[in-house]
Amino acid sequence: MHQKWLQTTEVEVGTVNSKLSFYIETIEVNRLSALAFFAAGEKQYKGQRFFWQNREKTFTLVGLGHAYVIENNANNNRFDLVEEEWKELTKNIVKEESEPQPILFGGFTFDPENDKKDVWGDFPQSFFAVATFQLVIRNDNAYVSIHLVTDKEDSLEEFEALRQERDHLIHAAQVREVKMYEKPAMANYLELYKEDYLNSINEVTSLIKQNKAEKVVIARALEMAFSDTLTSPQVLSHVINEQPESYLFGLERDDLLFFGASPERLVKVEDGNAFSSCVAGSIKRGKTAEEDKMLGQSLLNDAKNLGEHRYVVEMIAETFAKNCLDYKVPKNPKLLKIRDIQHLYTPVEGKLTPDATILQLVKHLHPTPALGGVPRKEALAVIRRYESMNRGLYAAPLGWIDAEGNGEFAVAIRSAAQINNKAFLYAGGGIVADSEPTSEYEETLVKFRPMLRALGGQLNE
Ligand SMILES: C=C(O[C@@H]1C=C(C(=O)O)C=C[C@H]1O)C(=O)O
Ligand SMILES: [Mg+2]
Repeated sequence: MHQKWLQTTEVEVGTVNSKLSFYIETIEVNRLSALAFFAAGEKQYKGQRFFWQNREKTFTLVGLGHAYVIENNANNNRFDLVEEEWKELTKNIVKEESEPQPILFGGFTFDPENDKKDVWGDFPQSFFAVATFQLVIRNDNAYVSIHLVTDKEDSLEEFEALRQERDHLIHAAQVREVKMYEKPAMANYLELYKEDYLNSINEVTSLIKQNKAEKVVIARALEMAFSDTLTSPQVLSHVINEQPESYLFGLERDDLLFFGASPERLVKVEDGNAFSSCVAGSIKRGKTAEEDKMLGQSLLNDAKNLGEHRYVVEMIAETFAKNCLDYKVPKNPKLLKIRDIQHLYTPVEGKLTPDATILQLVKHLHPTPALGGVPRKEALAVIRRYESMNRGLYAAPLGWIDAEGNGEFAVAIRSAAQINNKAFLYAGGGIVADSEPTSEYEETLVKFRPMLRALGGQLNE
């Protein structure tokens, strides 16, 4: 264990309205398994943990316990409120060279105007936390930070207790055998509102033909039941092992675990540069290399899928045009191949204007036509009317920001919400004028596969 530092900053946080001190101490540790660190918090911090890994596997983040929570149920200004509170909380933090910063992790729900409870209960429309114990693995270095946000004058004793707790957690994560978790034992699964879903595709295509909207993404849910209660490390272990080419995430709040493996970046900001990705248009993987290539080629030339894709590129490019000094969009999509599916993919990048921030980009980008539709407002109204569920965090922005303005949000698809011995899996697809119910239905079956497999289920296809 190497460097140590302790920092006190006095801040006044708007909603709390009291003077808070933010104490931080970061140490470098020998490399450890991020999942083992997550699992070390099973007793004490269950319900207050998160896990995140980027697609490139160059950045892994684990949080145990809540040092500070930023949440709200606002609608239009929820992004601004989170941004303001985070700025206030971190405004006096002094950056230490090469050390990880305190990170705020969480997500914004897909649609604050959907009032169905479903599995989401009272889940807030914005839910973010700074962890009490934050593990960051960047390239080959691992750091553990303690965060304490308090209004108490004298916190030395409390901080000392946290140091001991940190050392226990690190020890547990380092000495524990790398555990092989069993696959959950699925008792049953149910395709929820399957008929309603199939009908809705017909209804939505006819709305589109009447020019009420151009594209609308319609999703559905699958309910799985298990004979035993699942644990978050168990679920995450299978997601991590089986989907290495995606963003991997897990977010606990009380009894709920929201998790998944998404191929889709909403936005990343690094040193004033912004990156987004247009991912829309899908086809399955082939059984052989030849078939796979053939399917990929037909996707690249398919008018319906190119149509679905083009709406996304146009909208993301427009948003970059407004927020960037300059930006680049390739002319034609490429293929993004992941384990179960191939997509049309167009990366977008740009140099942000001085006043553009990652949360402002999230606010303007969400939902892109990859998960909402065109025009946005009409599409959201159609989704609210035809989907028999609340998406919660499915298809929503999930990710992190630091105090320097850097961060990354994925679009939380290929995801599921688990509570006790039930899990709800989500999948959808972009509906355009020439969509057909059966092929859209089949596309959702392919999109369910990653989480279904991680949870020990199999579809009878
Ligand atoms: C809606 C989902 O995925 C989105 C829809 C796609 C499509 O319709 O082709 C492709 C990728 C995603 O933008 C999902 O995975 O649930
Ligand atoms: Mg599609």
